[in-house]
Amino acid sequence: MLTITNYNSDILRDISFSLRRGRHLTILGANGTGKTTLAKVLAGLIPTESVCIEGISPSRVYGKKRAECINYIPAKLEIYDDYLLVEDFLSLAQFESQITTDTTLQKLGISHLMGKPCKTLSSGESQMLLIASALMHQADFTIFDEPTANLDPIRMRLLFTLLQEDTTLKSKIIITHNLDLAYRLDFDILFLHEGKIAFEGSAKAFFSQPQLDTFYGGAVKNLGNHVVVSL
Ligand SMILES: Nc1ncnc2c1ncn2[C@@H]1O[C@H](COP(=O)(O)OP(=O)(O)OP(=O)(O)O)[C@@H](O)[C@H]1O
Repeated sequence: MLTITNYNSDILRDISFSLRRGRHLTILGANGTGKTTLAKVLAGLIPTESVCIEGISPSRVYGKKRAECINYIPAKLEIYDDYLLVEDFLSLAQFESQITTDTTLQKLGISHLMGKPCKTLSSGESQMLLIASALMHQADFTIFDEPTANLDPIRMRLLFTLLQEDTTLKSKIIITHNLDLAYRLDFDILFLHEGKIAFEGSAKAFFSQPQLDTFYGGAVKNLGNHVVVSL
């Protein structure tokens, strides 16, 4: 179980919720409303006593212990080493899982990236590499921050299937602006507004047209099978 209780800061206000191991969550909200900040708080990158994961406070433990309980996958890959190869990066992520680099790269259709320095990857390739690292790491809770931001439609569909069907990652938390992805994943929704939780509940309830109108002022339409931005 992951819980955050009465967390307050300059950016986030009165944040409390819990997520059972094995359950998944999508975090939505406007630009600058605090989603990434919340992810960093949950992952222990911003220290607090308000977060507890399976009895452990992530900001109080380091190395293996923290890595076992939570993994934050940022929106962008930041590598400062010119020579670090794709397979080297993944071997750092492998941690204790039995999954091999080859299998993971194959699963994501990016075996051709093997042997390339991470610094030379395109934005979409970097994003796929980050996703591969999460699959190899296998923390109890994995937070994906904007995992589809740079993906082409084919890779976006691949990632959707993976997020929906993958059972190797115990609990997934997805931060996204892609409302159709959130709708189709059907995970519970946490909607942040100005640093506060404005909605917590099922995707079905969140994506009802009246609720969408409340949060997006007519900019988002539920077409039944899909949710689209009305341009
Ligand atoms: N290190 C920091 N110091 C000061 N302010 C910060 C810092 N990091 C983020 N902020 C501010 O906190 C607010 C929330 O930022 P955050 O990145 O969490 O938003 P977000 O919901 O993830 O936004 P987006 O959807 O645009 O990625 C923003 O106003 C941002 O400018």
